[in-house]
Amino acid sequence: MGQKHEMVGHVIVLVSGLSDQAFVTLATNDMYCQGALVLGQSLRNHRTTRKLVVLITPQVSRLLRVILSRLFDEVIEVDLTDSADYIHLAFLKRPELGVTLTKLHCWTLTHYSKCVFLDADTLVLSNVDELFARTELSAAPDPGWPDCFNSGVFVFRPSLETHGLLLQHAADHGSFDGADQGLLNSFFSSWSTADIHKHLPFIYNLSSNTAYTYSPAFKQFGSSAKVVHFLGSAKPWNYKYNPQTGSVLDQGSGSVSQHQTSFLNLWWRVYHRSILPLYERIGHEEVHASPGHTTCLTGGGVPCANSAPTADGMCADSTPGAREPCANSPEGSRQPWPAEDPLERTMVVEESCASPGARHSEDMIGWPETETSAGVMCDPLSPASPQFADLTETQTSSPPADKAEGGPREEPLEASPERPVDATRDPSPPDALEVISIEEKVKVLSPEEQRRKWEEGRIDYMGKDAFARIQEKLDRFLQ
Ligand SMILES: O=c1ccn([C@@H]2O[C@H](COP(=O)(O)OP(=O)(O)O[C@H]3O[C@H](CO)[C@@H](O)[C@H](O)[C@H]3O)[C@@H](O)[C@H]2O)c(=O)[nH]1
Ligand SMILES: [Mn+2]
Repeated sequence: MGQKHEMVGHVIVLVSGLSDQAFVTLATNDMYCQGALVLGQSLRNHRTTRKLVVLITPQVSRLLRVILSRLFDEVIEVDLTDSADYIHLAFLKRPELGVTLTKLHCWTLTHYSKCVFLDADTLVLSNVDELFARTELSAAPDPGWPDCFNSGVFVFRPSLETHGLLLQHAADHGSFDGADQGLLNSFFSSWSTADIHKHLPFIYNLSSNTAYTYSPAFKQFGSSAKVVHFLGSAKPWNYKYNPQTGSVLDQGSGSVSQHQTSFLNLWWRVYHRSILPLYERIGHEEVHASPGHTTCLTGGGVPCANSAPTADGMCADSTPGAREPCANSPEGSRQPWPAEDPLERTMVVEESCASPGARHSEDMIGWPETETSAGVMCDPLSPASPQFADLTETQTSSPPADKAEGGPREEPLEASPERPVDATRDPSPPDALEVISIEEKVKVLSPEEQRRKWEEGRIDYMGKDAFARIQEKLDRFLQ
């Protein structure tokens, strides 16, 4: 009996332990939201038992807030102007610290006892809940300078005190790389020497292009990779994807390695199968919403039926970042996750793969793959090895249906960062000629709106207002 009590007590502790831990990511604009969505979906696909939190900034559109709320337990708006004055001043003098300071907001999530931060450009390949056994600050070595950790994946303990110290450090010392990684490395400066348990294995933060520089190691260890990180300037959402071939467009430009292409394909498959349908579902709901029914977000991601959203799309009756689900939300309007989530669909269709051991494509990067009538990628060879078994082989390229039909597929496999996002396009199964690119249709601002944002200090330093973009415009003008 005593044992039973102990057991019950143990279960209670265990359950509460899970709910006060979270995976956290950040998206300051609609582009990075695409990455956050795929990341969130990949965590769901691998059945994480922890909460999912996404930090956003005011630039994120209302549509993306709604979509994020379908996948994440909390969509929390953070605003740099909330920072203490001295930080704000430092920030104004060094605009590049903007995104850096935003990432630091994760330390303010003190309703969680422990969190794992994942960059929005990471993709989870298997369950990584075991990371919560680690302590602050655990991270994997940076591939460029292994005495530094990469700040795309790290375990941390939310604490307002630590947050304050980090901001103070930013104000006093800035960052040696102008961003969060330099700052965090100089703040947690003993990482490289003090405690080997804080060194996460590289498989928890595998750069998508590392195989390029150390192929034998990739061949040896790549099959156990758990998190892939698309670090660098070319992000998955900058590519175009052909759903017929299940591949990003590759016209042999040679700038992207075989391994990288496979990771990109995997990211896009998750996007195509699970994220685009969310856009469609939300578009459908908007169309069918009864007059007067406004969908807006609370921090808990539940629509509130009876209140109008504020300008930023949040419920008027909830403060941005509020943790509580909206009280006036009717039961029936709860978000479909998890009951109608694509994950469930994938589990059903998975069974329809005829070959024994067939796996869903989102869980693997092997090839060759064939598409079944149920629309699921099955691996006819069903190799016993994990998802990367074949990454070092030559990829079997599917017949380029687009080319066969003389399609307009002559673009090289190159990122087009400035290409606007068109994630609202028709997500229904595309025909053979259709290639998907994410375009920023949802975010086309009028010149007046852009000017207003500038004047309010809401500048997208890493996005459309980045120096490189402005320079491009100047160059175009001068030409
Ligand atoms: O405009 C931006 C830029 C970045 N982020 C967020 O910040 C993260 C880091 O930016 P990212 O473009 O992913 O940087 P990396 O290419 O990964 O470059 C490295 O350098 C960055 C700056 O130090 C670190 O944050 C990264 O973890 C590190 O991998 C992103 O994943 C997002 O979560 C945004 O939300 N909006
Ligand atoms: Mn990154």
